[in-house]
Amino acid sequence: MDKIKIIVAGPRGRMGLEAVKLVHNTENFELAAVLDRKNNGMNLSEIGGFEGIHAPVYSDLDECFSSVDAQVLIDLTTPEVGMVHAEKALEYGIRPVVGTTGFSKEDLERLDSLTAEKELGCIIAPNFAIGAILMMKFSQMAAKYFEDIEVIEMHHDQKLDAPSGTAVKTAQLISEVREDKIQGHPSEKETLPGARGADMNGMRIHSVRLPGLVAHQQVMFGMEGQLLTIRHDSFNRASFMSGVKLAVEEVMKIDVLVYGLENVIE
Ligand SMILES: NC(=O)c1ccc[n+]([C@@H]2O[C@H](COP(=O)([O-])OP(=O)(O)OC[C@H]3O[C@@H](n4cnc5c(N)ncnc54)[C@H](O)[C@@H]3O)[C@@H](O)[C@H]2O)c1
Ligand SMILES: O=C(O)C1=N[C@H](C(=O)O)CCC1
Repeated sequence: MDKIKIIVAGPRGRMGLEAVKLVHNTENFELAAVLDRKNNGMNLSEIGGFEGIHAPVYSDLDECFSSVDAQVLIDLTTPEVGMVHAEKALEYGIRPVVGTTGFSKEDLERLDSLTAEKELGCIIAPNFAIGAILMMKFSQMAAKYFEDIEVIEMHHDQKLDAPSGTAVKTAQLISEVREDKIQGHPSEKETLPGARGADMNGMRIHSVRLPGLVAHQQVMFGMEGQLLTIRHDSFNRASFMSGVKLAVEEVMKIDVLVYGLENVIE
């Protein structure tokens, strides 16, 4: 079987480093190149931490996509950069697997029409951890029975976007089965702005940022006399890698945009 040739964008980041190792260590994957905003023209193996992992380093998108023979781009950068990378990859016939979070509704619509036009797969996965996907699915199941819901997402303090992509996706999945409902007391007032968190169709989303955390979320469902809590914790970035591998394999089989790995796992 031919190897899947992959470009990783953001290789020196916390997730990018793990993704480079995953691609390097996976039998049917080949690291074709990396996109890094520094180190243009070097070989990855010359950069500290990547000894023995050979791939050309590019800083210019067009130069990278036009000169490298690749089928998949794994993007783990920032929301603004990730969107530019995904669009450009599709234009060059490369299938994006995007773990970068913070994409807007308009970004997703744009990628939806671009994948349709190019007839190429694209996967946007706010969370690659299988446990987190199950947490989202279980939350959607529970929301059929509990209409009062508060999402508490907790991440490391270097995270740029809030709420997390996972929290937004969770609230979207819940909204598919829950009637909009204003929660709490109808006359409640915040004496400190933000105390009740973000409002999505009446559900509340709270973002915690603390050093030491990786990625955690608990969804709390309240009803008279009872509380159901569904929680997932990622303790390291390796927890995301089986999902990245799955997404790369799946993106080769599809010709549409898939938003969320829950649409890929059985
Ligand atoms: N989907 C998931 O399961 C999942 C898991 C963890 C993190 N994330 C998301 O992945 C993204 C990266 O997270 P992280 O913790 O690795 O962040 P990070 O800050 O450690 O890494 C981001 C990297 O992107 C690089 N970068 C920025 N602009 C670039 C450009 N123009 N070209 C190439 N590289 C560029 C930076 O140099 C940095 O190394 C974030 O959006 C985060 O929310 C998603
Ligand atoms: O570290 C991050 O940043 C993460 N972001 C994802 C999100 O925004 O949901 C989830 C995993 C970690």
